[in-house]
Amino acid sequence: MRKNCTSLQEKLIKEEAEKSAAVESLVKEREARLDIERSHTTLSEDLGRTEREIQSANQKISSLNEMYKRLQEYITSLQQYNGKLHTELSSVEDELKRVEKEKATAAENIAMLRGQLTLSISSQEEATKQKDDLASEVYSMRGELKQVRDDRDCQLSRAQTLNADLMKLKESRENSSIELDSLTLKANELKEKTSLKENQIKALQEKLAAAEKKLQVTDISVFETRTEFEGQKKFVDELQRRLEDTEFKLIEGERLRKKLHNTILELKGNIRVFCRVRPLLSDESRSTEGKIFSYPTSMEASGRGIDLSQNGQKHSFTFDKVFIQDVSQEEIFVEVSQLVQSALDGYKVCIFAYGQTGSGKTYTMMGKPGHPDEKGLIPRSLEQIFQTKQSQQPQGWKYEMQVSMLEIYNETIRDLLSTNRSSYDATRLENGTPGKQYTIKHDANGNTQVSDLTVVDVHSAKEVAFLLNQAANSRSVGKTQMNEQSSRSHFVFTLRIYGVNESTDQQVQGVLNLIDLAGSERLSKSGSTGDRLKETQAINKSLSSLSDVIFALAKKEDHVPFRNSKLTYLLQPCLGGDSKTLMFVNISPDPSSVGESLCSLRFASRVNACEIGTPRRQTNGRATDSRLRYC
Ligand SMILES: Nc1ncnc2c1ncn2[C@@H]1O[C@H](COP(=O)(O)OP(=O)(O)OP(=O)(O)O)[C@@H](O)[C@H]1O
Repeated sequence: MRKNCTSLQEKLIKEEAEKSAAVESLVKEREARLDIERSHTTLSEDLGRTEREIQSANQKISSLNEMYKRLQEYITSLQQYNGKLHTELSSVEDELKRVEKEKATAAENIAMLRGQLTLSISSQEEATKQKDDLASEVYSMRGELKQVRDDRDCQLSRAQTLNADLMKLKESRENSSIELDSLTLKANELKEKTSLKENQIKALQEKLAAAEKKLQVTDISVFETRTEFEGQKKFVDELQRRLEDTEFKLIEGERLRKKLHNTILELKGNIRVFCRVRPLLSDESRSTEGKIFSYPTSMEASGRGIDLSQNGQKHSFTFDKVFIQDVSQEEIFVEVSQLVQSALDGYKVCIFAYGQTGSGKTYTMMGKPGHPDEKGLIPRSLEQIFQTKQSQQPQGWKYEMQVSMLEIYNETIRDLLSTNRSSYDATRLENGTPGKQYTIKHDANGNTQVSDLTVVDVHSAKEVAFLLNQAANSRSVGKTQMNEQSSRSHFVFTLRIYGVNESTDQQVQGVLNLIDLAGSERLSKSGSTGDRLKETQAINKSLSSLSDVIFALAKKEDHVPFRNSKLTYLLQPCLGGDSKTLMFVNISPDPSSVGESLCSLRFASRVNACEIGTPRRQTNGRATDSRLRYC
């Protein structure tokens, strides 16, 4: 609006300027007319012309007057217009003021409206929130409504069930009322009984009071007895402790006695002899008169003596140990375990079983096949050796072990671990030509070598068990009248042990020889013919050579005929050297074998008396060829 007013004002100013310019020009024109009149006067000559000019000038003036009039009118109209404009301007200004006022009012109104708007926005938010709340309330109420409806349905069905129950209860109430009547009758009866019982209880309570009094008196006497008992118990405990002490000392004493006994024997250099009498077999005579053995019970001979009765004559023998029929394989091994152990300590150990055929040599050395509980001395020794090998590892001991197994059959050495033995030797024997020739040699240290014999490195008892099985299958075994499975050869198992202790730099070299000799037998009794006869003769010859050697040793003769048989030559270091030697003399309890038993016991007695020198521990360095050595 103000802008319009300003432009109007400018327009008016411009028009006024134009008017004043027109006025000025009119003034000038009048002056010019005056000039012309003056010149009219002065210029009379040119009057005619001038008159014309005047006429024209008059004409012009009249036109100018007209123009002036028009201008005057125009100016008047302009002035009117100007006044009108002034009026309009003032009215515009009034309008402007009014508008300003209105604007201020409007601004106030806007501020007010803004406040109202803010208020209404917040109230709108509030309303939205309320709406949301209401919506969620409605939602939950709907859920509740549904729940209520479900409950109602449930209640309805329950009401129906309850109604049904109610009906049943009504029925049972009727029944119960009948029962109640009968129960009331019973209750009355019980009341009567109760009063009776109450009377009884009273009587019992009186008795109880009397008993309690008695109990108090008894308590006092029990306390006294208990005190006395505790005193006695302490005394018994003390006695028990002393008894245990004494028993321990006794066991220790027994152990010491055994140790000293062993030491004495070792110092004496004797071959130790254990006698084992096997139980009667199922097919042997069990008659009482057949009992040919008895065992002395005197302190001196207990466990060491055996008496044999033949034709009313008693023959007494004493050995290092006598095992009667029911002694188990385990108990036997307990007695030899220390000896086996000493092979690991660097000793030469030799254990051999001697006895007539069927007396239990193979059972003692190998055990009963397929009966682990009855395994013999050889498998048990190997288990112990490998266990000890393991347990000595933490102390720095490392052992290498080698096994070889041979048999002496008909004075011929046969390698039981040779892989091609069966075909090779069998063919030769069938052809009547000798098999592979193995030669026995002893060196200055008493070590024995058998040339070309198979030696196997072993690392576990299992490996050895496998080899033993292999050897058992290769062994010469046959059926005789005396034994279903008779060993027809001498079996020699050798375990060579080389031990070194890295922390102490100690070295030991031990040998364990375990020998199952072929059984002695009388030709008349065995009834052998053909090959069996030849075998029996060879067996008896080598055993008789063994007997000759023992005789010579016992008599301390200068010449001992070790070379008379392969067996005695092989056993030379065990019988005449520095080894720890133990002989089992196996005896059959069968009365029909009494003659052979007597021979065996006599032979064993002589063996027991043989001195073979002090056992020597081999602790020197490893021999150049440590393989293939015996005793
Ligand atoms: N202590 C024992 N307990 C139970 N049975 C035994 C005992 N000793 C031996 N036998 C049994 O007696 C029989 C003969 O034993 P074994 O074969 O060991 O005798 P052997 O002396 O080796 O005979 P051979 O010299 O003929 O080979 C076997 O059936 C064996 O099982």
